[in-house]
Amino acid sequence: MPTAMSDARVLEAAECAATPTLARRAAYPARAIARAEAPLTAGTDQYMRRAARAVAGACLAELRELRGSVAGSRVLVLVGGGRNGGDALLAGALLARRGARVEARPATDHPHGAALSEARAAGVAVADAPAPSPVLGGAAADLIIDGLTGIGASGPLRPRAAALIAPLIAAGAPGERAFRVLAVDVPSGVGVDDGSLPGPVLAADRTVTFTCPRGAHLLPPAAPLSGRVDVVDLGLPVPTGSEPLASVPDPALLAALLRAPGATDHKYTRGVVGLHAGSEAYPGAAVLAVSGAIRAGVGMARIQAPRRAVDLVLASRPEAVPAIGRCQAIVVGPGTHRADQPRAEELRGALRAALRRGSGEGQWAVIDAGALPLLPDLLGEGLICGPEHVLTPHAGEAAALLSGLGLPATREEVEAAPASAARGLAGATGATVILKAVPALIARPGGGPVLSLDAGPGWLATAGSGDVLAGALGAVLAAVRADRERAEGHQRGELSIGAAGLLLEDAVALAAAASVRLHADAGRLASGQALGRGHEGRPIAALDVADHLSCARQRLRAQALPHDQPASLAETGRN
Ligand SMILES: NC(=O)C1=CN([C@@H]2O[C@H](COP(=O)(O)OP(=O)(O)OC[C@H]3O[C@@H](n4cnc5c(N)ncnc54)[C@H](O)[C@@H]3O)[C@@H](O)[C@H]2O)[C@@H](O)CC1
Ligand SMILES: [K+]
Repeated sequence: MPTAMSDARVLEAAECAATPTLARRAAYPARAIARAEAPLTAGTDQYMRRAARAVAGACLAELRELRGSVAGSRVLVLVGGGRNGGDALLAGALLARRGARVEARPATDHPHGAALSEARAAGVAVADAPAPSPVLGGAAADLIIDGLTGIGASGPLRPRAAALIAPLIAAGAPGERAFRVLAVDVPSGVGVDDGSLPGPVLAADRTVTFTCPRGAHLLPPAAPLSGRVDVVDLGLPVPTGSEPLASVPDPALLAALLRAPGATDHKYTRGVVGLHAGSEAYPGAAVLAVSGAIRAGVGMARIQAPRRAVDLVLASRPEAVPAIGRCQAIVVGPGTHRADQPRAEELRGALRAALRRGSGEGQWAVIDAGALPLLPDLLGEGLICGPEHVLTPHAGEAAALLSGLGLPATREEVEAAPASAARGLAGATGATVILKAVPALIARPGGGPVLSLDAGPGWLATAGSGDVLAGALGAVLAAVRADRERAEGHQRGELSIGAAGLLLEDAVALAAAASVRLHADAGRLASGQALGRGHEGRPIAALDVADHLSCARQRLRAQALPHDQPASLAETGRN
């Protein structure tokens, strides 16, 4: 017979139901995570036990994949002084009970007491002296569990912990070494919030984290050291009252932005892009950027370039129109160098026409390569960037641009703190910034979480790959702008197409994210890496990437939800 709940229980149940306990795509600050957990975790180790079960489950999967079985496998647990070490010890205990031979190496004289006792009781051997070798009793370890530090740590690893990982780091990168590494929460020693690398870090094959990602999982340079990241729901609340540091856009949102043309569409409603790309010295870049735009799905690509470059474009892309006229977005700069004065003057003219002179929206534009160094002088003339202008620097270009804007930075400094550089550049210029890093970062001029996007396979590091990205980005921007134009022509609320209902800043940032995603996926498809784990793929040329953009787009579209409309960027943190 159903019993009536007390008012307090009803309230509590309603509150629990309303509080999300998993946010797979948004990284919150460690302090906010700890603050949100504290009321539930104080005085109980039940959440540590849940964490340990998740860690052990991932270890079992890794061991089965590596050796075919768990019994008899050799596991080394690196143990720090906090609950991160507690998670690792309890996971070690669970593995020992499944027949693994487990040894723990504490980096502290005071590991978590209860977890240590339980591990010992389960048969985990605890080595007291630091023994800096991945060798267990003469045989190599199959799996290392890195439980040295988690969200409670700061600064570089202390000497005893650093000594434990030094020989493991020397054994090589993931995939090259004989053992696998599973990091608990984060690879120990990373800057948990900012993704920095203040000292040595043991790169993980896989990381098990809780409730939500941490900045270190999404931000370079630390992000690639996490390997595959599992975000586990422990029943602890997602932080509220604190903005995420970074987020990964939901593929369904990106897919919804790339609507398929309807029967009444024509090339202007699909989007027209004008490319100021290529030069006497680099004519091929024009071909790559135009091919990127066409294969990404633009209605028409116009090209402005020296005769030699235009001839090359028309030889391979006869559909390109060799004149700049009406277009919804332009791409300025691929395959150009500022030292080429006549070409730089042409680009300056295009940028002057695109940048804002007052508060109104400017011409949507990708500002790439040789156009980037022209920006400080143009801004000095009183021209203004808005979110509709997308800068696409790599670290060196970002450093030069920041320095040109009176914010001195070196390439090394940008590489050490790319998220801060991307935010700084967006803030200083007023433009949207795609910083080419691994992962790629997108910063919006109004601030908010940095978007983090997989940059694709290493094979994409090939000449001309950036020109293809610039072209694809121009195509997506043109399509999004065309959708907005079309919606503006209808009564408010009557028509909701693609990105029409989004804030300008969100629409451009999502278009940038969709382009990076298409480029990465095209690289994966072209290189054969799309076949999955274990397929290292094959070398590719930039034109191969352009050729695979349409297939990448088709695959991304397949992820769109039925009748999906892109929501605001605030939605990107949801599951
Ligand atoms: N709050 C909870 O109940 C839960 C916490 N969880 C785990 O607990 C972790 C957080 O635990 P803690 O707050 O105890 O913190 P950590 O275990 O992350 O780190 C604190 C410990 O590391 C040491 N330390 C700090 N900086 C260091 C450095 N640079 N080099 C070496 N050692 C350093 C400190 O002396 C202390 O012993 C999470 O990362 C997660 O793994 C999970 O068990 C889930 C539940
Ligand atoms: K760790």
